[in-house]
Amino acid sequence: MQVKVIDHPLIQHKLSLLRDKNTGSKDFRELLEEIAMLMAYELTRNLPLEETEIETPVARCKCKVLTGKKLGVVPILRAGLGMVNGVLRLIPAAKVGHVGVYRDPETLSPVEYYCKLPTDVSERDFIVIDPMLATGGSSVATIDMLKRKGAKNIKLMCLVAAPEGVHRVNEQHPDVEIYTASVDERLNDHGYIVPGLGDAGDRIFGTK
Ligand SMILES: O=P(O)(O)OC[C@H]1O[C@H](OP(=O)(O)OP(=O)(O)O)[C@H](O)[C@@H]1O
Ligand SMILES: O=c1cc[nH]c(=O)[nH]1
Ligand SMILES: [Mg+2]
Repeated sequence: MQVKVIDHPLIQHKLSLLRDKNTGSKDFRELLEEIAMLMAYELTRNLPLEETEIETPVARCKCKVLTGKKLGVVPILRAGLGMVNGVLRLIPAAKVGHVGVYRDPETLSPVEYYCKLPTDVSERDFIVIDPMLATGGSSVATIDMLKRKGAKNIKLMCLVAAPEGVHRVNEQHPDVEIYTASVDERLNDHGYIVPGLGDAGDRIFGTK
């Protein structure tokens, strides 16, 4: 199983609060955004740097700055929207694409309904974001879409993953690195992650 678990204490603490069924939508949204920002810190660890010369008030010195690699963030609607602002706080110049995919509650298969990406897809590295990686169907469908449009370098960031979803993404897209705050036990008979945190979209937006 190829997956990077980001087990920073701040993330683990906030994730526990998110899991709690008594946490309401307002707190849920705030915590999710905070975790997304902390996870983005880890995901961007290997961004390329170049040297430049800067004059401080004291002396000239060689310093490092980002090379300006083009990045794209792609939330999977709806629940992925809850992580966008946290990621953008760290990489504000990233372009945002939107992919609409929902999971058919009976078949658990992904149903695609929207796709709007930056025009220069083939020149960007992408981070696909969704709090939940359950069967993996929605993530695989989104990565398929991005690759069809020319994306070559994609990372997947999800808050909670099921082993089933990790295996599926590994199998269908072995080049895509998965980052998560937790690999949970399993899926239940309805395709929900156990223990998970319930339906992420409903908890973010207060729907049922
Ligand atoms: O790995 P999978 O088995 O595909 O399940 C995960 C998907 O299910 C949820 O979306 P949902 O279908 O509930 O749509 P929503 O975000 O609009 O509520 C979640 O946000 C993921 O996108
Ligand atoms: O546990 C799950 C599985 C799929 N989608 C969710 O929102 N939660
Ligand atoms: Mg949902």
